[in-house]
Amino acid sequence: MAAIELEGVTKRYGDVTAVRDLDLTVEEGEVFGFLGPNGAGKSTTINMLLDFVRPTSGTVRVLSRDAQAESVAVRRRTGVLPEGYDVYERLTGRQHVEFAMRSKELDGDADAVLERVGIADAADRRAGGYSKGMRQRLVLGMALVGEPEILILDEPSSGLDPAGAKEMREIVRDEAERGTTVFFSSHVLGQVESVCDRVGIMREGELVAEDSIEGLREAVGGEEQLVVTVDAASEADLEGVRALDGVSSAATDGGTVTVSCESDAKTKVIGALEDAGVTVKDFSTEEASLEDLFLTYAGGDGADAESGDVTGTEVAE
Ligand SMILES: Nc1ncnc2c1ncn2[C@@H]1O[C@H](COP(=O)(O)OP(=O)(O)OP(=O)(O)O)[C@@H](O)[C@H]1O
Repeated sequence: MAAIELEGVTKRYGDVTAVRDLDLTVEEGEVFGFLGPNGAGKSTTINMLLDFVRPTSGTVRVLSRDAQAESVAVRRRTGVLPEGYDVYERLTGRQHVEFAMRSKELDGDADAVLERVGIADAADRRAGGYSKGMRQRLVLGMALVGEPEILILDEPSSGLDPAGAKEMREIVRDEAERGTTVFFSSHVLGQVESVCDRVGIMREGELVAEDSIEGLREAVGGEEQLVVTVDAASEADLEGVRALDGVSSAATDGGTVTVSCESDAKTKVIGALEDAGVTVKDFSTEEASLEDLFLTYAGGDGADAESGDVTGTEVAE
């Protein structure tokens, strides 16, 4: 059964289309990595699952319920770790979990929750004195209150050191093994790679790739990455390149054009750029890795600005 279903979902804020005609299904028990650079539409999508934001058009269903009409029932069965959520400095860890239990109108064992996220020893300490990693664990613990069927984590590893990010992934894995569906947003591929069954890559409000990690690897397998140094290339200059047989994607940051293509398409790519009036200064090829694929799909300025993070090397195991 599908845990999350979006059909033809668009969200506009005035002139900005944050999400455009999104179709996405996440099956029960799946760990789904929702990737994309800043501004790609990830948080807007998450907010629509929880009815914090209403779609301009399209339908959103969570656990077979309409996310708008049955939002209370959806939220009861969903645990959320919102992006950038911080703790109450003066409350202890246990008080935080008790607060989460009260707000879900549940009784339960707060210490057991703290045990599950590995901070039981700090239950009586004020959260103001917690490290960043402990705070993130605490917020995750609050999300786990009531044994949610779906766990929605918006950038759960942001600000964590490599060890903390690794522990976060282990907790996600443990939850998945209990049968929980996990929807995990990140702009760092390295963080989702080891935990996700499948990933979706958003770019400028659209889902530009959706596959298992193996599927993405296979998709890259037969292709090469062509990196072309140019005088100047705009998105419009890439139209001819994208139309070529054997080219799966192309991106530009102005001075460099990155193209994923079959090996024998390389000469045609250079030709198409020259036909568009672009001066080619140099080019090199490399076999595309999963990271390259992500960058190519996620493309644009956002990914370039984040490229240090996107490689995810800081969390490599
Ligand atoms: N309340 C709002 N009003 C106007 N524009 C908004 C609003 N919320 C989001 N946007 C715009 O919608 C687009 C998508 O934003 P969103 O926050 O969903 O992206 P994101 O992928 O979650 O990015 P990040 O990784 O930075 O959180 C952006 O252009 C953003 O500026």
